[in-house]
Amino acid sequence: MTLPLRVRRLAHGLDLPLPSYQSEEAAGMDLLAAVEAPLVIAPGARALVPTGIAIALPPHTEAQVRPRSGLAARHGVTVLNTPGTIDPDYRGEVKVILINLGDEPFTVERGSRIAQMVVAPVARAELIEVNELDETRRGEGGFGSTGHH
Ligand SMILES: O=c1ccn([C@H]2C[C@H](O)[C@@H](COP(=O)(O)OP(=O)(O)OP(=O)(O)O)O2)c(=O)[nH]1
Ligand SMILES: [Mg+2]
Repeated sequence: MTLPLRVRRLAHGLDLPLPSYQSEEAAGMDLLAAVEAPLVIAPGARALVPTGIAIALPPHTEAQVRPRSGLAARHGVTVLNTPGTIDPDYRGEVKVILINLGDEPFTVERGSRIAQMVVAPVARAELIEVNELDETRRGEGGFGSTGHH
């Protein structure tokens, strides 16, 4: 499924390429850092990183901001609020909250690929309050309830 996604390059990102899928069937498009200058994230620190774009998602969709496994495995850098949620009615700049869980400072260069964005359909729920829920075989079992003898 391919959806049209309107994107606006913001003033501080006009010279950067748009995010793009890096392989034929990539699920996420890589987001670029629109930092004006290299940004150093100290071990244990976090940063709100601009991407230089704003988007208008179609109704009933969201965009999830997810970490890149390469940054996580090599540098311990991940997305703090993963998966970040971009609402379809949000028109502000897409930003990425990176956290450095590694033991070395991590430098975010302008135009570097810091995270990926996955567009997904979303169901909204209408709450119907009831006194009893229908019974199931699982019932209230959870948190490792299966697999015991
Ligand atoms: O990683 C993220 C997460 C969110 N947002 C933007 C888009 C989203 O639509 C908006 C609000 O996000 P969220 O609902 O997660 O944050 P909140 O703390 O609940 O803020 P708000 O009260 O504005 O909803 O912030 C980003 O740019 N990046
Ligand atoms: Mg919110």
